[in-house]
Amino acid sequence: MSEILSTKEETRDSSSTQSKPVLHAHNLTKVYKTGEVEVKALDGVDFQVFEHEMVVLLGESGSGKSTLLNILGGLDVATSGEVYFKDRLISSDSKGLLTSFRREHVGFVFQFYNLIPSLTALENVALVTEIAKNPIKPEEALDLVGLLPRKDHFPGQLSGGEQQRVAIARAIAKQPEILLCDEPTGALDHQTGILVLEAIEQVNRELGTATVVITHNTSVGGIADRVVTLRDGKVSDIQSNSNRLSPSELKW
Ligand SMILES: Nc1ncnc2c1ncn2[C@@H]1O[C@H](COP(=O)(O)OP(=O)(O)OP(=O)(O)O)[C@@H](O)[C@H]1O
Repeated sequence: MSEILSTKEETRDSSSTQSKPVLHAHNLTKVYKTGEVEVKALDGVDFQVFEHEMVVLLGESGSGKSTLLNILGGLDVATSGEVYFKDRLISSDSKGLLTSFRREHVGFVFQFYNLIPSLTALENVALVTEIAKNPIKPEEALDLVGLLPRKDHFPGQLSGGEQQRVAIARAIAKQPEILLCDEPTGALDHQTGILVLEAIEQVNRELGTATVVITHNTSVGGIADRVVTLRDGKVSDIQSNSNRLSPSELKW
């Protein structure tokens, strides 16, 4: 571990008891209406993410994973049901309040990295830290994902996996309480995907950020504290792992 990080180690013990939910969704439904057609994307979902926890969200295409993640992160609103951030009900918040919630408390990582091509890796991360209330240094964020040596490189000079690691650094630099990752390895080959999962795992361990990772790949469930499976808009299964595997131990 780097010297930069070791100073904060004591306050970020990922072995702390996982007792309090950071996010809690109760009886969520989401119905999309397009003309005459209604799609029930979520159908009575209860879902919790606890402090420091790593949750992997599995399910077939169309089972409602992205819909759930977007509602949890305040990018979308449910048709009915409640979402709490800690003790605060956020599901009835105005658009403006949801925007503040996202800005202050949620880091997002998507399948595609959406970095600004004309800015270096460091500048892409600094864009966030300049406006955040309690950020870590952009250098520290890049160090966490193993990319400090590439800080002056532009996205076009980085591989897909490296760009995704910059996107992870950007997402966590403001020290969000929750990191939501929608298919973060979806565009990457196996070996690169492992490196990206290692970066996410490192963030979860070092910063203690409660993390949800959507994937199609059931093997990835091995890195989680809990694996939640959705089917037809409902939670069909929840498994707890007594031991988390490191991403390099995953086989698929
Ligand atoms: N904006 C929308 N308008 C209409 N239907 C939608 C919309 N977004 C999602 N849906 C539908 O809601 C259901 C759940 O979609 P969602 O994207 O949450 O699934 P998913 O599990 O994330 O799928 P994938 O793994 O393919 O990304 C699907 O039937 C989808 O077609």
